[in-house]
Amino acid sequence: MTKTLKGIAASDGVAIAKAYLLVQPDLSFSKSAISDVAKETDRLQNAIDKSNAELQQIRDSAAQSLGEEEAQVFDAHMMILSDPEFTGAVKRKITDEHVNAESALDEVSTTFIGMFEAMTDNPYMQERAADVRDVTKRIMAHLLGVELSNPALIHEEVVIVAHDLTPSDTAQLNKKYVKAFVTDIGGRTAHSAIMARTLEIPAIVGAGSVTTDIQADDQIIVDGNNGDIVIKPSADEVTKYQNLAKEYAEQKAEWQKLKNASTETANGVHFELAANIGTPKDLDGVLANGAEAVGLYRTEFLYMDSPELPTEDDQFEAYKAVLEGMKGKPVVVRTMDIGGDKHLPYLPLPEEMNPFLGYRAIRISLDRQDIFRTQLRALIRASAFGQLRIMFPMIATLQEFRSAKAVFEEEKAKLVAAGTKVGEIQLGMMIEIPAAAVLADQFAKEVDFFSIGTNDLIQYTMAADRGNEHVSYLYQPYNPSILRLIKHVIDSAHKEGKWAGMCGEAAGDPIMVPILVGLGLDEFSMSATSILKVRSLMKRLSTEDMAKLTDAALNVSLTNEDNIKLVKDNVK
Ligand SMILES: C=C(OP(=O)(O)O)C(=O)O
Ligand SMILES: [Mg+2]
Repeated sequence: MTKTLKGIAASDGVAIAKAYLLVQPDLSFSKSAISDVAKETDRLQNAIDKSNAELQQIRDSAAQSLGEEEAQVFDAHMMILSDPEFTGAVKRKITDEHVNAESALDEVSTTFIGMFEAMTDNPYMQERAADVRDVTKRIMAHLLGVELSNPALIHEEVVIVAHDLTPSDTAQLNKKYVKAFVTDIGGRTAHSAIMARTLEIPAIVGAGSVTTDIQADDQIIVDGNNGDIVIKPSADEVTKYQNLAKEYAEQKAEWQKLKNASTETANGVHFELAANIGTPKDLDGVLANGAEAVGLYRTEFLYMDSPELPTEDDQFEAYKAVLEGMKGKPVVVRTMDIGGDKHLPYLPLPEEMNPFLGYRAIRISLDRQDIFRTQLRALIRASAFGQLRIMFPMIATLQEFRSAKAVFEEEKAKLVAAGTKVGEIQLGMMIEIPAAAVLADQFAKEVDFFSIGTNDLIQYTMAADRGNEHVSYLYQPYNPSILRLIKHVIDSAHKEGKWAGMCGEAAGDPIMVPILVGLGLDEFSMSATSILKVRSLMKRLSTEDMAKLTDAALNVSLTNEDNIKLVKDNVK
């Protein structure tokens, strides 16, 4: 029987393929006494052998589809499996204490994890805790006879169905086979949704019950343009959506004609359209979509894709690749924004009640200056290869910006003294905390530029979690309160002769773009896949008309909905 679900449309496009359920199996067990020790150790060995064979396969497959670097994490897992200290300890526990393999494995791995995590003076060993956790999960699954999902092993066209996707899950997806994804929870600005737009695959998030309503291998249709998920479609529905997919492809081909065009409004005013990227690999999409700059390089993915802290040289190579790839066009690199929903397996962070209000981004960088200085040095060295702009995430106070800038100046001075070639670097900040937006006039005297991060600015201003579908009604980009903050930021920058950009998802939103044109935003940075659509929209706008519309949006409208209607009525 066909069933249709509705979710939040998170990335455009239409896909039809069979479902791949990416769900965590139940790995619970009970402790029991055993009498046949030989049989139990055999059972353990069998699970270890199976895990080993599976890891070898995953490793080969990951190396082929994702690259050697991504595959290395699985080498670390295999090393643990062949480490007699670890597996020997589990066997000894079974033999000495006559307990079942599951509980012996659990107790030994808990001890090892605790031991590694306690090695605070040796980050390399600390990082091994995450590996032990992963390997234990795999052996446990084989002991219990349940299957772990292994997205790196997918070799046919699928739609991923998950409760939620973490940024690192998303990083493992191979676009060649993964045609779309749908999740139970999440909002349009969750990082998995942003990643889907970068990968140019349709996605629907916050659909409520996909993991229960969809079975593995069910055929499903994902319409990322309007949020519809059709489970087990009829032949007629398949034809209908195939036609929609064709129409969408034709629309894209039309936009593609604007690839080398300048971004100009109907009355000839130019705006800069930039792209957001997560890795140097995303540059292909940036160039294919005719971006005029990179407006946000989220460097945390460099840290998340690596089994340990990336070295200065590794980082230098990545930054240089992006700067060279952009051939002298501006590249805004944001320093590491870890914390919130972005974790590093090798950098254990404290458990927090409110991680989005906690230890994250610049707060970590200023505290862990070893990590911060390494990143800044890599960036400063790379500045010789293009037009680099550095910005700091989650700045709340002037003191934070000044401290970050001071660390930057120190590292730059050291490199210059050592004879390193350094290019001209602009230093800016994200405006994503209301306190900084309100004081933008003060900040504007000290920065070279602002980039407004609406994803966080909206969630903090409205006190509504950006990824929580239960409060998504409060996530209101066009609420006059948000628009007034944005106006103040842009006006403050201009008063001091600085430029203001936006790299939150609102910068590529067809309702927001006319308002931002009216407010005089200088740079719009968005998923590369939105660029040509926005270029086409801007051609139809006049800055004078949009300034009038924006005046009404700020001063007459009372609600988010008023402003949606205002734009829809005035922009055709
Ligand atoms: C661009 C932003 O940063 P991120 O989405 O990475 O938090 C933002 O908050 O708008
Ligand atoms: Mg942010």
